[in-house]
Amino acid sequence: MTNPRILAHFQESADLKMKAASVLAQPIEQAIELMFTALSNGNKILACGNGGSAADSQHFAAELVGRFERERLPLPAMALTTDTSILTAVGNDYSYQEIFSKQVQAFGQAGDILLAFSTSGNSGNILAAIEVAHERDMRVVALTGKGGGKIGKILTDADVHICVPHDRTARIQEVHLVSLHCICDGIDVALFGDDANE
Ligand SMILES: O=C(CO)[C@@H](O)[C@H](O)[C@H](O)[C@H](O)COP(=O)(O)O
Ligand SMILES: [Zn+2]
Repeated sequence: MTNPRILAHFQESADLKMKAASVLAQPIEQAIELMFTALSNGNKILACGNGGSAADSQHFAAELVGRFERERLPLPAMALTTDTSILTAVGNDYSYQEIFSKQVQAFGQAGDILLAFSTSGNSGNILAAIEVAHERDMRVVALTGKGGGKIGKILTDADVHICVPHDRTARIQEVHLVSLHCICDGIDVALFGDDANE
């Protein structure tokens, strides 16, 4: 007999993914177009998030600098969640709220993309990073949930908002991950076409 709690996790995750597929297909396509255009123009992607979303930021950067499923040259993506000296110095000397926005200020250029993760849509350091990205004429692709929170209110029409229709952090993250893989696949299709071989 399958453990009912384990079964419930898989069932809820599967059900949400199929519901989210129809709701999120369009913003995911918009994110692919935005990122492919930016990369084609020589711009880069900066990614940030907290906790599990920090891992997602690093996961995405690794698949662009390395590869997703097809061989290609490295693409410029960077997670702002990895340099412990920057994170601890800025967190200690200024505030945890500024650990990503200071890096966006330092590294972000006009035309770059900020990939911002927050399942609640309310994490202060993500909101601060988005505000600095806008000041630097960057575009934002935000992955949220729980209705989008405060992030949903500060995004512009030039940004993309992938908001998972659920209130449970773990389930939202699981849909963020499949959305990231859709984006990686979409960028490779834009580069090589639909039937490129490895
Ligand atoms: O991965 C999980 C929960 O599944 C946690 O580590 C989660 O990422 C953390 O609680 C984050 O601090 C939540 O922040 P946010 O997604 O609301 O911006
Ligand atoms: Zn998690």
